[in-house]
Amino acid sequence: MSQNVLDRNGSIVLIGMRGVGKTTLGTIASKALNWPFYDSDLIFEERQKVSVAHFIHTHGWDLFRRIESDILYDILPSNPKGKVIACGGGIIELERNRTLLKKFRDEYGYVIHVLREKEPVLAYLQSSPAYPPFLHETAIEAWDRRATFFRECCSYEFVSLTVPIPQGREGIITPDQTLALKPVETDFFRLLRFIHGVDTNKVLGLGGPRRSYILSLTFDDIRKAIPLLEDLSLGIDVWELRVDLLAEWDLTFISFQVATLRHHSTLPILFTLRTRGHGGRYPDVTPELSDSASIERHAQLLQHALHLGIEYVDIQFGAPESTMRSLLQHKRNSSILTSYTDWSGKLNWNHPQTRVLYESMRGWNPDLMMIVGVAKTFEDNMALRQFVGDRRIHPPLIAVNMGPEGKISRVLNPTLSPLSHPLLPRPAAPGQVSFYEAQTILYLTGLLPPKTFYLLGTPKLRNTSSIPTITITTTTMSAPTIHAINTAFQTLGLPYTYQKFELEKAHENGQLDLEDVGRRLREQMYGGGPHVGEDGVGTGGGSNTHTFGGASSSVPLPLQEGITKHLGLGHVTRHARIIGAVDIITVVPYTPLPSATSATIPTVVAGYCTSNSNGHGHPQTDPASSFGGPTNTTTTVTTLSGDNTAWRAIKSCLLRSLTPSNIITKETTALVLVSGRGGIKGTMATSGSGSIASARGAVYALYLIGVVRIWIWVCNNDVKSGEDVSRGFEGVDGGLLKVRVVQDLGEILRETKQGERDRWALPTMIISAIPSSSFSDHSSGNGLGLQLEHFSDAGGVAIDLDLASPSSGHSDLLKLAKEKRDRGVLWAGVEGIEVLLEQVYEQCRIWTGRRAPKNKVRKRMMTEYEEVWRSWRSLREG
Ligand SMILES: Nc1ncnc2c1ncn2[C@@H]1O[C@H](COP(=O)(O)OP(=O)(O)O)[C@@H](O)[C@H]1O
Ligand SMILES: O=C(O)C1=C[C@@H](OP(=O)(O)O)[C@@H](O)[C@H](O)C1
Repeated sequence: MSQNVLDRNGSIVLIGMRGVGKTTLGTIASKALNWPFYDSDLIFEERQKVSVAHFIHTHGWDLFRRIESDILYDILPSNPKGKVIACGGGIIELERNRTLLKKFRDEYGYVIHVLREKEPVLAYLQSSPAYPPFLHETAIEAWDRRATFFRECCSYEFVSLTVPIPQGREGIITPDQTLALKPVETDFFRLLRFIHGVDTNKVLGLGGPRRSYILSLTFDDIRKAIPLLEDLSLGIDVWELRVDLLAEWDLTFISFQVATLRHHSTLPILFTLRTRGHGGRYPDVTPELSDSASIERHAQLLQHALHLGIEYVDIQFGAPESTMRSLLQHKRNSSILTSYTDWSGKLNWNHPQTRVLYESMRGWNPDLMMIVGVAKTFEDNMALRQFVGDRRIHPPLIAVNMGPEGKISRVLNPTLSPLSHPLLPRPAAPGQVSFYEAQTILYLTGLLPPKTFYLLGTPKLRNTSSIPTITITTTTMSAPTIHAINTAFQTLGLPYTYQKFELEKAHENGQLDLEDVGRRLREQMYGGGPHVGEDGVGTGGGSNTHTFGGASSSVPLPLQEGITKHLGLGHVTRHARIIGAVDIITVVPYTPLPSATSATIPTVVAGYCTSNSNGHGHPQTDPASSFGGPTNTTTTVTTLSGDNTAWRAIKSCLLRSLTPSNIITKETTALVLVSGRGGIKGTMATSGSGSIASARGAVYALYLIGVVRIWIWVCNNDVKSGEDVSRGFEGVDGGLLKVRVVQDLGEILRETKQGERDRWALPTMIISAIPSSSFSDHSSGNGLGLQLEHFSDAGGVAIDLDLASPSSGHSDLLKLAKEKRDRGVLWAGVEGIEVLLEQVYEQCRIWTGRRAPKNKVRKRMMTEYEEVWRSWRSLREG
């Protein structure tokens, strides 16, 4: 690796053993990036007009290698950009090829070594007739011998963990086989996004007011941690992988450990190789005492972290300078943390020497720093806080004390505080506390103020219809969401509560009386008006300032109905402004943003760069999320910020369900079904503006994942509502985004059948914001006219935003998707409850600044919904 900043367009070259999955990954990457794919074996076969195996059988290995090398020299130098290139497994056998690969790597950067578990690959090779036998050695021998060559030539390493792929007929790839590869795609895209800098999966705002935490995985084998990961991840931001504690320090073993952890968790990783002198298990490495082989080995292990695209790499201060320099020089998108752990107890936070130590560590220009001392008295913690002062910001400084007396320093340290967890085999350092304990101490010492959040609901709606609709969700749906969010708060150890916000008045149609809501909200926030200015900015100090945390509404509140003014929103996020609806309100510090009035849609690239679902990153410009977490600073100026969670939930569900075969391109189309203002005759679907806002959320989510051709269809030919859905979206991105309102669903079939040049294809994504009951209640036999013919033969995703019971069989959309799947076309169906769950996770993230404890939240939500669905059933049955 020679350059620290790479051109994102540099071609991706895949190398690795036979059968590990280079062609598979290459095909996936080429589709996602929309780059041509070259496979050296295929080029060979095209040129020689015979299979590789047959050629080797007749002409021998030497001639094959010579021609293969010529192909490499043909394609590599002439395609430095915008291509995905897979090389034959034996390409690294010739030195001249290795030289070329290394040169390419040094100039353009992306040579990825692909690995997979030995056993399944060897079994595959044995069963496949396509491979010629190795010369003078077994496949295992070749495997081991070549590993060094691959590593010598690569800049990155990717482990494609084996997933079970259902058997299919020779030469035919079935939908289920494609779906099986989804986890492989997810893992590979994570690496690609990282190395391209599209999403480096970093914790944002380190050194700022939001508290962040790190958990050391002290296992000797990460596989043991897998069943515990959900519980262990509670409240934390980064996994520390203690490589020194692993059973082996073999590079391949480490690669698989990292891949396994990533396969099960999206959290970023800190790669730490603690030496004995610093409290770890790895032999000490010092420039004076270690031999050159040990120094090199140590450097190689750290370099390996960079090859794996690890987010944070720890290097101990005092490591050989050459190792420090090389790591910092080649870090690219990895962040380097320099650390100093003093086990001797000599470090004195008051002593000038500690300042000298700090300055010399900082002199290396690391991205993060960590200094760990030992507390003998409580005062040592005071000294530590005083030492940290303003030093905590540039670069962010982690400073803690070990030992029982040092516990409090871990609670008070705001940046990536190292925690423990009762489920760990052992704490990584003495005196570590758990996340739950840390929150409790913060609460008891007044540093984590209790908060109350409200669910905006109308007074009891007398619903006599037997059909559940979106409108009545406001009341009937509140209980499960309230329980689910409270479960999240309790699990996270946060002193927060979420409760119903009963209003005195509602409009006749059951809609919220916004003026009333706004008045009551401000009462909660500031103890009644005097502190609130016209602009919605309050100066704090009101009697309830410390308890009001925010509010949410299960029906999106359209911005155009005076909501900003009535609710006193001092800020509305860019997403909510574009969609034109708010469904969550948060108290945020007031920071006027220059972009506060100009809503612009960010540009996106289709495919791989769109999935940031880790849930711990917070856009800096988005106060609702960046300040959502508990802080220890009392803010004097606060305001209410409105945001929208529905689109994020839809986006997550879409990305989760898309398979490698329906990668999004500029040709991808989607269909959004809306009930509109008029509702649907014969049903209770008078969801009005709420349905339009949901549909706008869907359009926005589609657009952000790269879909630029979107059809809108509104019930009853309600063109006006259709225009409300599409308004402002057409022509975005230099005219790239096209939203077309169709009058009847037949139009889509006619359009896609016509042989015009730029015709739209059938949708691979269909999202319905229509109460599902209305599909079948509609007078025409086939509900709204949606047919199997509307579903693309390329497969896709259908999402029904309605919350009918999955077992009630109400949703025609999902029934059709299933029927299509039964016919061998891979259509995934997503129930409304799944979208709602994602929305609840998002709500939790915005209000707490933490990822929701998903398993517990889901369990609670489902239990509550079973109750709701049961009551609906009994209502229907009479
Ligand atoms: N992660 C994986 N899990 C399971 N099977 C895989 C995985 N990656 C690839 N395969 C399968 O292994 C076989 C070889 O993959 P291929 O991409 O042709 O390897 P290569 O190009 O490296 O020789 C194919 O049948 C492919 O479906
Ligand atoms: O290992 C090898 O020497 C070979 C690997 C094959 O490529 P894949 O790794 O793409 O299967 C192909 O070039 C040929 O059969 C020789």
